[in-house]
Amino acid sequence: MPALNRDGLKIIQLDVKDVRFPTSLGSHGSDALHTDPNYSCAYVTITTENGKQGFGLTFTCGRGTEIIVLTIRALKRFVLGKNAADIFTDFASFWRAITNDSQMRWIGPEKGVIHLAVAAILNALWDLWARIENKPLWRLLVDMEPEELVSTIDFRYITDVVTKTEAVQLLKAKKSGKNERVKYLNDNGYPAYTTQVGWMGYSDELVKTLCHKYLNLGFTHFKVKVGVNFEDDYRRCSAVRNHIGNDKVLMIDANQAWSVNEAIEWVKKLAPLKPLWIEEPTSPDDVLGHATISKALRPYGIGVATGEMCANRVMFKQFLQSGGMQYCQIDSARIGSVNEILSVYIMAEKLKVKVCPHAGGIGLCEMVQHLQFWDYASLSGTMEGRLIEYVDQQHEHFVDPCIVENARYLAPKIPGYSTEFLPGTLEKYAYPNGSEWQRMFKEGIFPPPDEAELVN
Ligand SMILES: C[C@H](O)[C@@H](O)CC(=O)C(=O)O
Ligand SMILES: [Mg+2]
Repeated sequence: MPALNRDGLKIIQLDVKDVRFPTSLGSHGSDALHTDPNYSCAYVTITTENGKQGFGLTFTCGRGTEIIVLTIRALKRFVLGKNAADIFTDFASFWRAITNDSQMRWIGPEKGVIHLAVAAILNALWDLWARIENKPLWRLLVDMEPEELVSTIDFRYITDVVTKTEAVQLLKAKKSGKNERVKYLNDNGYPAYTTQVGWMGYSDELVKTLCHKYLNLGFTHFKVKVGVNFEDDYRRCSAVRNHIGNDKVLMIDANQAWSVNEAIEWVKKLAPLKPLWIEEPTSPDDVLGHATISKALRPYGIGVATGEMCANRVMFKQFLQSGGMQYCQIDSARIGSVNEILSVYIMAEKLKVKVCPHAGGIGLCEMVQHLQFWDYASLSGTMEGRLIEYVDQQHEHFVDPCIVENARYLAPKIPGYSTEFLPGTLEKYAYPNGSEWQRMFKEGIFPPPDEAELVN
């Protein structure tokens, strides 16, 4: 791609907002451990001197968003006054700088709150870059030369698995056929699965209604939450299996509910219902535990999926190398944005692990579609055994929402990373002063926040 003109691209403002939706009222998004999530995010807007803007977010479950907002404010100094063109020209060095401040790295490094904060800022920068280039993010990535794409990645800690040179070779190997794959994506989109039928707090009646709704919408893959009580799980999963039939695919997600041996025993007893994968059976940090579970469940034809809470590329490296994950669930808002996620895709490609992105959260469907589209066009070149999660919530709040038709994500067409909220959404759902939150406090639907939460 031709070099960016630096004129007007000095970053003069970075705003951050705490935005929350009252999803816990309907148990939407609930699972074994996150029993009452209010789908929320820290929402960043970056503005340049010439008025260009980039929007980025990181997903949260409600309380705690204010801590990420504070952390983003503490990281502003890495962005303000910089020229965006300089950042994009040597993105890997900028990434290293923002993730490795000599004092702040002590509160990470590259994990937890500080990495979520970094993700929101970097997501806004990628959105800005794609808007400046007037392309949807996936096309920005697809149109980059392999060397250029790889120049955005910090390879520190992963060169024992993949070097920069190998990454370039992997991308070059898929150059032929790329235009045809882009056309295929534009014409046919990318397959999706639904999690919307099986949130933990949903009644049996609602699960039945939703199974039929999503079957009618053309879905063939359905994910159900498990992990609180075995008898309930067996009953709910059997019901879903009956509703969807034996020709459709069932996945189950425990959201870290079990210890390793408990996971093995529990899932073996669900094996007659033929789940394709068990997702997050145990602690997201227990690499060898996941490998043990994978080995024990292999004879039952059940794979292990994980990644939505995988802290960074180093943890992914361990999971990918150890046989701890058969389905790699990159998340667009937990690790260090596109830069770090590309490195995970590249390691997964080299180690032959399928990537099926996680999207249960606000804005995640909007973002991960771009990444998986790029992967098909430029890296893996295949959709076999791969799907993008689809969670049917809060899309109406985005300027450029993802569109899923006949169980396929349609190719995003509008410039950017699809991360911009509508102005009315911020007016209503900014926390705690948005008009909807003020109404809900007044009506006693939620208690107002206590002192500690009022950092905004
Ligand atoms: C709290 C979130 O809704 C989580 O349950 C999402 C998830 O695990 C998934 O989509 O997978
Ligand atoms: Mg999950």
